[in-house]
Amino acid sequence: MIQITSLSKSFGNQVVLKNISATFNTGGVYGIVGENGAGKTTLFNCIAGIEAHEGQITAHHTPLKNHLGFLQTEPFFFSKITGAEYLKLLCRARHKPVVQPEQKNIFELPLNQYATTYSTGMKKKLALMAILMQENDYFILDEPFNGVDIQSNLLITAIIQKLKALGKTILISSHIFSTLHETCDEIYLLQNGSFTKRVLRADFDLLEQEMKQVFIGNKIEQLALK
Ligand SMILES: Nc1ncnc2c1ncn2[C@@H]1O[C@H](COP(=O)(O)OP(=O)(O)OP(=O)(O)O)[C@@H](O)[C@H]1O
Repeated sequence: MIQITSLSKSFGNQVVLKNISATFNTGGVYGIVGENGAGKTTLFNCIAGIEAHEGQITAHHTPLKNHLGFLQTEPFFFSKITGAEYLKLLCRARHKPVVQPEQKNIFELPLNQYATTYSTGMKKKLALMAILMQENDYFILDEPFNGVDIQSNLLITAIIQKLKALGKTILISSHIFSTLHETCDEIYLLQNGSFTKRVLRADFDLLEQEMKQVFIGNKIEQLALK
């Protein structure tokens, strides 16, 4: 369980998160949606302890950062480290047993190559593998479906469903509604620095309809395509 209480974050004069409170339960999968620049990554960085902030973030397992697997939008890799070395390094950092990465290479990555030479999608899959091998209790997946191929999208969806069954707490941001539909128990809408909507699974279709009305509206007519 992750509990957020009165979380606020500003960059200079720009207030990005305003007094956010939420509870993310054990075994729950939570989608965070919002337009570009709404503050999703900032929220995740605060939870991961990367950004200083006002308010409190507590978790059942402490310190949270030692039990959290954070898949960032653009994972960073040191140069001259192969995929296999990266996976071993991250397992050792958490004092987890280092199994042979090749045995778990479900994304069929070239583990003997330097991670910096990987494509964008391959980097994302390697970073995901690492946080899975760490056996974390909490997962933050910032746009996990972006930039990866269809096969991997199917696999990532199945991985999230398995993590949920194992009782992990998972936060996901995505701009692709269908992927959230398949994986999430609840969706939070982040707007103007606050959660303006919390929608349960039974109402996802309604949310999609509402969002279409608000965001598409009469913009296609306005475009006057010919
Ligand atoms: N380090 C920073 N310094 C200054 N401003 C920042 C910093 N990080 C984020 N911001 C600003 O905070 C706002 C929220 O950014 P954030 O990356 O959290 O949005 P997001 O919802 O993740 O967007 P996207 O969907 O495009 O990934 C933006 O206006 C961004 O410019």
